[in-house]
Amino acid sequence: MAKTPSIIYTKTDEAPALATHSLLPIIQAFTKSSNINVESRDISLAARILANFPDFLTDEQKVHDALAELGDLAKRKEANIIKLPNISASIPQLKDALLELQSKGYKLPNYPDEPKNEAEKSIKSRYDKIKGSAVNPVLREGNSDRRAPKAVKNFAKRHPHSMGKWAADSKTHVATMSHGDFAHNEISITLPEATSVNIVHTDASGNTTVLKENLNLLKGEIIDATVMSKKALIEFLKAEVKDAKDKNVLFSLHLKATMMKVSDPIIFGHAVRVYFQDLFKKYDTLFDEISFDPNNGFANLIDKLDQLPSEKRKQLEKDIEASFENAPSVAMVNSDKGITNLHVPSDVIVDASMPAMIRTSGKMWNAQGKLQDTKAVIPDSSYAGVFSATIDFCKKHGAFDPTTMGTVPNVGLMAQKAEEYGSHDKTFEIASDGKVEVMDANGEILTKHDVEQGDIWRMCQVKDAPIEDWITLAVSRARASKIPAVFWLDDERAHDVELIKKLNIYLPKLDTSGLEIKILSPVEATNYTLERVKAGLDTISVSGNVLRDYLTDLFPILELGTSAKMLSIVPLMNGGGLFETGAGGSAPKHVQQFLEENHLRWDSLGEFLALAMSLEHFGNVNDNEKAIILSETLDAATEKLLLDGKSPSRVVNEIDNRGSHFYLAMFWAEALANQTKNEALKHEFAQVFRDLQAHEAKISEELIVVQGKSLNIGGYYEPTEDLVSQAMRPSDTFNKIING
Ligand SMILES: NC(=O)C1=CN([C@@H]2O[C@H](COP(=O)(O)OP(=O)(O)OC[C@H]3O[C@@H](n4cnc5c(N)ncnc54)[C@H](OP(=O)(O)O)[C@@H]3O)[C@@H](O)[C@H]2O)C=CC1
Ligand SMILES: O=C(O)CCC(=O)C(=O)O
Ligand SMILES: [Mg+2]
Repeated sequence: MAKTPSIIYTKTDEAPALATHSLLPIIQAFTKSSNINVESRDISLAARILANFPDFLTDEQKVHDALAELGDLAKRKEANIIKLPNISASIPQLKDALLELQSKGYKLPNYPDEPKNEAEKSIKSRYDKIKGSAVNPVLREGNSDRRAPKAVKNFAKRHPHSMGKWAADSKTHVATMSHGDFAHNEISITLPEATSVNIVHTDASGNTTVLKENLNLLKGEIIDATVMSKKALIEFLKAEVKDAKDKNVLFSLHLKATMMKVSDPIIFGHAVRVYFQDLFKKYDTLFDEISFDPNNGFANLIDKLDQLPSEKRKQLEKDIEASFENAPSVAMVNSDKGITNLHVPSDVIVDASMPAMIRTSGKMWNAQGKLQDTKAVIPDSSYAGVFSATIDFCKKHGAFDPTTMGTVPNVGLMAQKAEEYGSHDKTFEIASDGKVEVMDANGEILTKHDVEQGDIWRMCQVKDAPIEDWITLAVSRARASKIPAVFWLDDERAHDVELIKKLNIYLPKLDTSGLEIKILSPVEATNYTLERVKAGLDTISVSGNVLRDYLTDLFPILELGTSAKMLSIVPLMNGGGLFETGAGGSAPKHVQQFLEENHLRWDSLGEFLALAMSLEHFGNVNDNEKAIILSETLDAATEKLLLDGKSPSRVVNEIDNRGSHFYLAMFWAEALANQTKNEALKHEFAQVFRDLQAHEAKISEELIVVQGKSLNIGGYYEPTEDLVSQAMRPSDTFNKIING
């Protein structure tokens, strides 16, 4: 257990985990003399798998369940956690990780796709808890405050990233459902009293199945129930595939199969079936025999080709080619390797994929490695209009200009598994025609939906206390930043109507004098905000959980080029602090480049910003003056790093992640040496600064010469600690100063 007082720095996956091997030793060295205990906890995908299967491991192999520990800590006031992005694993990623761990001697069971007995069912359900977005919802015991710090925004205005031009006649557009989807079938209620509910399916002959039992709900909690019709979805997908072909645009699909880990892989599977409809017609039985599961993507079929006798395989490969010919061109994830948008459900994730496309003139990559206009398919229409309106805006006004555009901070309703992002344990693929009802303890029916076999039914919750906290946070951000705040709520959507009622209760209790606060539907809010953005004006978006996710990639990617540069604070409802680093993901592409040419282009700016906030919080809570000074000087160092152009370059043989950490350390030491509030820190770091400065050229050289060669770190999901550490700390000169 953590000794208090501590800051917990999470060890995660992929690029951020690599960066941690270089940055954490620096952080620990800088905080050591200030009575700050910076400890790490391993919540990587590999560690989470191992922690959940102790019964399959030897005593030496067992690992502590750090996520459970941190989940518990997040509910206590002493929490001070720095959370780096982690893998939210799709099934293919989970299986890959398993394979790697098994090859390293961990006797873990395979993932049972179709469990045949109780034991396999239990194993599957244990893996399913690790799958998808399984970390963030556990730690997020607070709402979300994400924004671009002033220094970062000003820097972006002076040094704009590239921005693709937009043509008025671009054929790019969003396609979304007009009926039968989650948005159109939503029923929402606020509970007048605490209760416990069952979710019950009744088939056409009156047989009932309890899908979920004894779900306890609090007074004032909002619940939504809704359903996506399989028939309507397939009909929609067929029409859009055809339309993409007719219009000669790429077919691209944008989902959130990680967070929405039950519903979205199913929707993804339907898209794979429809896109490759010729193949499915011809090979239906064979696909069953080889257990090809389209919900895991088209790559699942490619992986299984080896199992086939060579004649059959050849024929199938030919038919696959023909199938691509007949279908519209599909957007590519990697055109060199032939990986399409439909290969793996977690390769294209809507929050980042749509903004990246909008930044690139509304185009995606085609099979020839060229940019092409695209049909962006976002089946559920709840939030698709936001992207659609943004695209229309770009067609009309051209691309945004990062040198002049305003900024859009976000206050997001997120705490305690709010809304859709907490729905996966209440999401079901319906077994047979009938109805699904939510029934309370008295047998009263709260919601009822007629359903058909294959429909996706789901229920969401959001508790009253997080809603009040969110409204309060929005008002305090509006006041602190003197920026108008817009609640992105639609008075024609069932769930939002209930939220607006709450807003009408809680907002009048707060001091809003002099503040500009509006309620607009997501599409109106988009248009309103974009007009202001274009005019250089700032606007806070106050949104639910899904839009929090979407908007905190959309605006940062347009404004700053990446969401890695965002400050992402989660003030925990019980007084602690969770400091997320950036608003983006774990950038698997960066690891690939690192392994090929020993250059890590991951930018740790998000980590620097989060650490400064964490130190400030630590200082205030523990009455530790040095922590506050460390925080202030770190911010100064970060700003200098930006201005001096010491951020990682994207190309080999130039400064990378490690070099940027060196400069951060040097500028941090310099700022500490120059401050006058604390003599001891001044004295200590004056020496460190002198040492670093004296060896600047040598250290930079040592960090560059290693680049350009491929390297092996002993694994992807569980690389060898020593190998990564050596790779990420290749400068003896720098290490000696830091270790000293
Ligand atoms: N908070 C969390 O834990 C989150 C986790 N994820 C997980 O991350 C993985 C990848 O998700 P994906 O949607 O591709 O999003 P990413 O944000 O990882 O990647 C999108 C692109 O953003 C750029 N980028 C992101 N972070 C940085 C950084 N620190 N420095 C420089 N560039 C950066 C890179 O662009 P370029 O290479 O063009 O420079 C990158 O290829 C998935 O497993 C997903 O589940 C995703 C979002 C949040
Ligand atoms: O937890 C995840 O899977 C992704 C989180 C995310 O995208 C975000 O919070 O912005
Ligand atoms: Mg996101």
